[in-house]
Amino acid sequence: MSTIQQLKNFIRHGKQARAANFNEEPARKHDSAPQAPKSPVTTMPDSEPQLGQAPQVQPVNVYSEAPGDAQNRAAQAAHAAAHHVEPAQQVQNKTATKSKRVDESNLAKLIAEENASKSKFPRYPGLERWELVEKMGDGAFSNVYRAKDLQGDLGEVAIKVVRKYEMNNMQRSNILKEVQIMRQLDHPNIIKLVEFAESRQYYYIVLELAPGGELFHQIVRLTYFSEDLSRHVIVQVAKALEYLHEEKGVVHRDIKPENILFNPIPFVPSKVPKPKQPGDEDKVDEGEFIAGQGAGGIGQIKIADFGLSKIVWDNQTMTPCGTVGYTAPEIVKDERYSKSVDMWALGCVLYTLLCGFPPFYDESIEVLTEKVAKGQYTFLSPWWDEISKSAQDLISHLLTVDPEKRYTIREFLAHPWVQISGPTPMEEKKKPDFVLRAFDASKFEEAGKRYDFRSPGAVNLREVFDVGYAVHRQEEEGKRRQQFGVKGGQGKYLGGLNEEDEDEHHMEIDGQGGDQKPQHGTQSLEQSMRKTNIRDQEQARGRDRERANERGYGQHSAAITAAARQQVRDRNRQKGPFELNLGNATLLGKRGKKIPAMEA
Ligand SMILES: Nc1ncnc2c1ncn2[C@@H]1O[C@H](COP(=O)(O)OP(=O)(O)OP(=O)(O)O)[C@@H](O)[C@H]1O
Repeated sequence: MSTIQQLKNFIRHGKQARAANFNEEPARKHDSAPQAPKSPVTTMPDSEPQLGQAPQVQPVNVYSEAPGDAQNRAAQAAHAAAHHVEPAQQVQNKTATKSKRVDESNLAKLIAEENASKSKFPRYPGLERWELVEKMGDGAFSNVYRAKDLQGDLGEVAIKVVRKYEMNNMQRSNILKEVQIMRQLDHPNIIKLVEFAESRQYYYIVLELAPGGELFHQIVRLTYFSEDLSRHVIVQVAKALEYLHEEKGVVHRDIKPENILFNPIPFVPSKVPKPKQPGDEDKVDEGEFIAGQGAGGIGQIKIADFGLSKIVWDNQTMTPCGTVGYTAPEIVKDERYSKSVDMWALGCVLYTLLCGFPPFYDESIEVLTEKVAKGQYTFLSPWWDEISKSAQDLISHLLTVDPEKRYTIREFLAHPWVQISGPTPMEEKKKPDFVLRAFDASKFEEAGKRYDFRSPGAVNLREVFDVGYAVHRQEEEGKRRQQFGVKGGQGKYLGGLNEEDEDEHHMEIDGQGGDQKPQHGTQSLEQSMRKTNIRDQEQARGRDRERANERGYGQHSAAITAAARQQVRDRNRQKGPFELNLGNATLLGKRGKKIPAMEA
């Protein structure tokens, strides 16, 4: 059996096993997002969180009150586990008799599932207004829940619960900056901030809900998108960037498929399914594209996660942020560099949507770093053969190494490929009628099995984006510093919200408040990669600093590589056993036998 086949089998096996674990999860609803009111900030009274409590062992007589109830079964199970007693022996009713036949391993599985699905949400002080319904995602210091408003008419929201107590001062202040930036934003393609509150141990960021979740999963599901669907998605991301760049003076700096969320729409099956391309065996039908609405169940796009974003100019005074009374050419250039990082990311996302694998990939992070830095990518045959030259032309203007030559958001939006609208109303008329199915969660969850967010291949795509973008951001900042002749720190003229982000003097290490000397090379990379273990990175940073000093300013790719490698290691460790790095097995494997990285 070939290595790729072995990997595929492994992934398939792993996916099945993990999908089975999700079968007991409550089905996701796909309601429309609530209207976000003005964003008050609330500080909750100090009270201890009830996190980490052992599940309560219920008295036996509680069980008979609601036989069959999931929580009750969980309680029975917890009781049984605590007392080494088979719960069926304790309960003299039909359910109990039935459960005698359940073998122990099944019971244990049931317990775990029930506990996971019902008792997993801690009661957070200050969040009483909301009923946590489902965990939708997580970050290094946070969990994101879908929640229902129990007291008002806000409907469903997403609540990001950030564990303050795990964060140092710099990380806390970055969260506050994120909220501060989000508070100023109001655009249909950007997740709105509904409310911000905090207790002693947590920040609560209440957000407009994007019920479809991450675009990332849809790439995994659909393998790649048609040009129409890709355009539908990328233009909305671009509209959000246009608003950020042109109206708000904000750069996002973390545009990637996992930060692009969406509202679902009804799936319209293809009347005439497209013939499968080589390597498309697993491709799911994306359905009919409806202009202005979308396809494949993907409707309105919403960008999220402003954790790395920053303000590059003040939209009140229309001046670069933090400067008073002058706007030197290099400041203008700096602003352009910052925005150009988002444009690079836009190119990476568009490339990935159209073909199903990222433009830059290599199993070796050293080589990946170099490919990103040099802009080495190709439109690989046969995967790109059917994709229009116009789309390729647009991508090549985005994946341009020189940020001054790279397309701006305006140039992007004026490109002919973007200007093409979907099928004209005339063409729409010619199509035979098709049945509009109501949105069906199973389309996204494949007959009740939710797509595994942590499949090795999926993680691999995340890593490629993370490493690629971070490397690129670092390169941009290197160029910027070279341009300004700045030797230490960066962006000192950027004030206000960006101060701490850019200020490397007060980096708290390991929660002990140790000060760091200003460093360049890896530091902004590390800051931009938030999911890092600062203590672990210290060693790498020390080595990187030495190397960077030896080689001189601007030649810091080894330092970037070491930090990027460390970041991937940390990330794998944090995400647990499912996040194995198995190379490009899933996403690239899905597109055929050859691996692009080996050909590029
Ligand atoms: N408004 C939302 N609607 C639906 N899902 C959301 C929303 N916000 C976040 N999520 C889910 O939670 C995940 C994590 O959210 P987010 O990226 O904002 O958190 P984070 O702590 O900043 O994560 P990271 O450390 O990866 O940046 C998202 O990728 C998404 O799956």
